[in-house]
Amino acid sequence: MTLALGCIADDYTGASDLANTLTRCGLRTVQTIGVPSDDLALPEVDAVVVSLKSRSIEAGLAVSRSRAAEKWLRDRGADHVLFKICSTFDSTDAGNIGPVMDALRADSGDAIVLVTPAFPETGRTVYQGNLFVGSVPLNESPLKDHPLNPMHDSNLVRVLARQSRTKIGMVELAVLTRGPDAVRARLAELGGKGFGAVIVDAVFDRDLETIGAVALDHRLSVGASGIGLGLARALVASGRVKSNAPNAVAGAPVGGPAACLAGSCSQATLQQIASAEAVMPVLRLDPAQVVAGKDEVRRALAWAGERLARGPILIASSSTPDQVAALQSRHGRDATGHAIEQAMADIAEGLVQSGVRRLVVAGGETSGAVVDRLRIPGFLVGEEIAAGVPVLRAVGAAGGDMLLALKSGNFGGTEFFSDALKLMR
Ligand SMILES: Nc1ncnc2c1ncn2[C@@H]1O[C@H](COP(=O)(O)OP(=O)(O)O)[C@@H](O)[C@H]1O
Ligand SMILES: O=C(O)[C@@H](O)C(=O)COP(=O)(O)O
Repeated sequence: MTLALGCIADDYTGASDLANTLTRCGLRTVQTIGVPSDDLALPEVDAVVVSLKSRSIEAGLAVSRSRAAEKWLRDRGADHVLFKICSTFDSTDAGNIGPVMDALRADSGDAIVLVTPAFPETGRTVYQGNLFVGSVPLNESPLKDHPLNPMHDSNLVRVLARQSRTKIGMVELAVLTRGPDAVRARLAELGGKGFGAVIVDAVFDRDLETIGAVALDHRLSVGASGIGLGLARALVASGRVKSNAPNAVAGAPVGGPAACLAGSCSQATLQQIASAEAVMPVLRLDPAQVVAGKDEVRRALAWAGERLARGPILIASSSTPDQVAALQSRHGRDATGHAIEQAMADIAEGLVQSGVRRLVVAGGETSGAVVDRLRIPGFLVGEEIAAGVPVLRAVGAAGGDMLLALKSGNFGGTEFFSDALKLMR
């Protein structure tokens, strides 16, 4: 297998978002969980997205895992590697975008790296180096209340400069609109002045196409699904990849009981849970009891056991920003997040033991904990449920055929859970 594009995603929902975009642009793509073992049979593909759970771990560990993934991808012929980060630049001053970028840049030998989280289809745009979520700057968006990485600065040049050892510059929209050669000239100028990375503005998909064409001159880029779209379209336009991906894998129906788990506390997910209450039984866990080590998992599985045969169910730990802050002040941010993630993984494991084969999970870290617990080594990309969220078909899973949807907390319309289940047959 010779890869046209190698990708390292810092969480599992982000990886499926990117795999979805690449597939839709015509690249045959597979998502793996971690660096695949030698015995995982992968189909012939143009791109592999290696999913890591490295967004909110210690920076040194994120660097070593990302470098191992990079080596695996380069060994399989990937000339270009995309480090997939969140379209809302989820990170803290301790990392992990800057440290991973610095290490991959050193490995790749690139003088300068293009960085953009823009993903216009989901309302993420970058102008003058500032990230907008819909119509508001990042620091005024719901991301200011994220349980693990609250975002308080929309100026990404500043945000990345606090995390990276290199000088961070900017390529503004006015340069981008003059086309690839104008961008190349600006990069040469900035590279000459010692800048090692640039935040690139992008508002429309055509800006991402320009970025993709230029990024292919380099060995590394950093960004969200939007830059994935730019790279994929550039690979097809340059003839390096024949656009031969089927629109999505279909496969035999899986059937059986279906369940949804929500660990995201994003505004979008809170609304989706409220809407789901009209169409399926919803159990709201008591997060304080979970963190205190009380047996919420057993309660949840008993509740589910009484209902699963009659139709889909939803179990949620999600609460409002005030409630999240109150719990974190008692137990600490990381311990709270970890305890709830592990409880969700316990519940997922119990549900699968009870026969669930169709599982929707809301939340990136939550999805990571669940997929790790279910020991699923990889996914093929199926139909798109909402922008950035495909149906996934597990490959190589010990438990046999299974469909999942891993939803970024912020993605999807109000009816997301029922929309997903309609496509997961
Ligand atoms: N009620 C709650 N209080 C505090 N933290 C919570 C609660 N419910 C879930 N969490 C934690 O919040 C984090 C949500 O992150 P994640 O799953 O990545 O969602 P998103 O996709 O919205 O970023 C996880 O660590 C999860 O365990
Ligand atoms: O780029 C994005 O916004 C998503 O692909 C993503 O990374 C999701 O992260 P979570 O919101 O933590 O699920």
